[in-house]
Amino acid sequence: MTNVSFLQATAISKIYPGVQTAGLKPTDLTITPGKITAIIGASGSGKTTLLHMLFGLITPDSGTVYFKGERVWGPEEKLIPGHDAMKMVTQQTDDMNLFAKVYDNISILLPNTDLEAKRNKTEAVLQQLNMKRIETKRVADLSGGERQRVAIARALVTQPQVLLLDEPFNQVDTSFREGLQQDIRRVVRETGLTVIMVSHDPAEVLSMADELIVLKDGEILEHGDPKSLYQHPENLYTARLLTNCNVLSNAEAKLCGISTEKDNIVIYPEWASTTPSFTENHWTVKQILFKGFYEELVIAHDKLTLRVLNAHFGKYTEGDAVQLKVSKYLDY
Ligand SMILES: Nc1ncnc2c1ncn2[C@@H]1O[C@H](COP(=O)(O)OP(=O)(O)OP(=O)(O)O)[C@@H](O)[C@H]1O
Repeated sequence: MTNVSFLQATAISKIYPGVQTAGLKPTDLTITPGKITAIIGASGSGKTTLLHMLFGLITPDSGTVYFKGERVWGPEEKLIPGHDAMKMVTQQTDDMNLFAKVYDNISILLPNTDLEAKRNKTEAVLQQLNMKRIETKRVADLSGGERQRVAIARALVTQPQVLLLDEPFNQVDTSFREGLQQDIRRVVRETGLTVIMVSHDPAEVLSMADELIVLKDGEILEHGDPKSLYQHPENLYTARLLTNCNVLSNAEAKLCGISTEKDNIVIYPEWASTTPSFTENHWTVKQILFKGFYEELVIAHDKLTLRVLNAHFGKYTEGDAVQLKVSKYLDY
């Protein structure tokens, strides 16, 4: 018996009319079922194009998308675009009835043929996403974050096998965002749902995703688990996407006591530390940025500026002289 992949793309590509560069160059991809895969990349790198092709919202110019061995139809071939086993949630809240209750906005998507099943499924999704508290509220009276929760509940109530999220948390404030992310992770663990998400937020993809796909100029540059990609990105581009890192030229690296044959080195703020300095040749603390449970120091030496993590609050004041110690760096 042959092994049929869950969701697979073979050599899919897209060139938009009137555009010189490809929206997506020929790309092969296999999505792991029951996991969260995040697609990251700079603006215009092809994230939405890839997501829409996997869903069947865009027909690839070449190549094919298969869901469980069957071709995913494009919009020209299907009355209602998008694969039936998949649901997509975007930044814009979908076509909910603002003046109906949350409960009714969710249950309306289920058929009336079995009212008990309809009730049970609606209740289940309300529980899963911690929405019992707001089930009787009108959507018009909800906050933006709560509305996004309803949009996700509406997507999940029909029990899709794949949930596609296109930057769904962008308009949602941090506290709501984290709660929603945790709830989606729990649903994935408990139900085996597969999630494919597009995000600009490194903190979000690192904490939510099981797999990361890094897109650059319409091509997959790297694909792996978040920890490995964060610790050992093969490309400078990936390091820059995942963290607000220090990028130094070869000559600047020498100022940090690092010599390399490569053009650039990357030092993450947490790979550098400081101690008070009593020597002539020192760095100077230019700024202390309070980040909540840690501080980031901006230190300077000649014309070079570095951001360095500092876990000891109040250790320095601006203008202090410090020695720099770099425990790890990457070179490219
Ligand atoms: N309908 C369209 N017509 C013409 N060009 C398009 C169209 N949609 C996307 N593109 C182009 O294709 C490329 C990839 O776009 P896409 O929206 O997939 O990127 P993205 O990574 O999702 O970007 P962003 O993060 O800004 O949303 C970009 O150069 C974009 O300008």
